[in-house]
Amino acid sequence: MHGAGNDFIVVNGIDQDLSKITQDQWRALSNRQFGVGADQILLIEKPTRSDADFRYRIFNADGGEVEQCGNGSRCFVRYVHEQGLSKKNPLQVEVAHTVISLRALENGDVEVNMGAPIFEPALVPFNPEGIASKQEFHETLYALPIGKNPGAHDDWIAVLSMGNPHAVQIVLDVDSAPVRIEGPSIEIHPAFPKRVNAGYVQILNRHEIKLRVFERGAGETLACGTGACAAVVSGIRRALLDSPVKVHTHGGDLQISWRGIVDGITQPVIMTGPAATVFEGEIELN
Ligand SMILES: N[C@H](CCC[C@H](N)C(=O)O)C(=O)O
Repeated sequence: MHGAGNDFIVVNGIDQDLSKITQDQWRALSNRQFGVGADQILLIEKPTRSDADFRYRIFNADGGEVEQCGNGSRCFVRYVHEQGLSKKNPLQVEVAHTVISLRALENGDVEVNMGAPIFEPALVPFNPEGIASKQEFHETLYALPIGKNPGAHDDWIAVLSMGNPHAVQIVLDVDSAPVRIEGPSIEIHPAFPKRVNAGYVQILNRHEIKLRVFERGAGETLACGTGACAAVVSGIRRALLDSPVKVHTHGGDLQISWRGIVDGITQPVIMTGPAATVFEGEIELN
């Protein structure tokens, strides 16, 4: 399946026990030459909490399990409905740190309540010690020492979590930004103990951006749902964007809405976008 070109292997862990699959086997399945090929693998399981219909586990192409996947969540609800695992709409789905709500829309898109962004560095996690920072409106920006970023609007990076960690920077031209050269250095920067997804944003107007993301554990993908959420939230906090925002990615467009912080409560991010099934099959894992 794919959500705006971010592609997934979606596996049914309800009717079969896949809990014994190793990190190496997930990585092998994700390999585009020797396996099936995917940016991430989405594992559907029975929920462990009473307020969820299913549990949703995510493995990056490098085999590592992660906390959240935006584009994958839209494919999740499509798969559940297509496979007849549930007719419920919306679905409540348990991910690492919370429950998210997924709704299949009449027009074929899927709307996801991605939960509230997390800004506390320790919860991202991010260690700002020894890193220069400055305040820009409601956003704290960090001068992450990763060498000069040519063509940068500025070298300052915002850090936040959508359940998974994101480092978001604004550039003048996203197509010429050093995503594949600099992205790997950001991904493994020691200030991010669990590594990080590196987002590059070009502001087109107050309701429209272009985005590229060098994803943790997968490299540059054609789209990143949580990256789109993080980019819009940071742009609104920097007073550069107004909700809703259309996010243009190489794989397609996503619509992101966020009402900010209301009465001291950080509001959830709402993401709307496509989800497509490409093919289905069976594979014997050795
Ligand atoms: N690479 C991400 C997981 C997948 C996120 C992305 N595919 C999305 O649509 O949100 C991470 O390690 O946090």
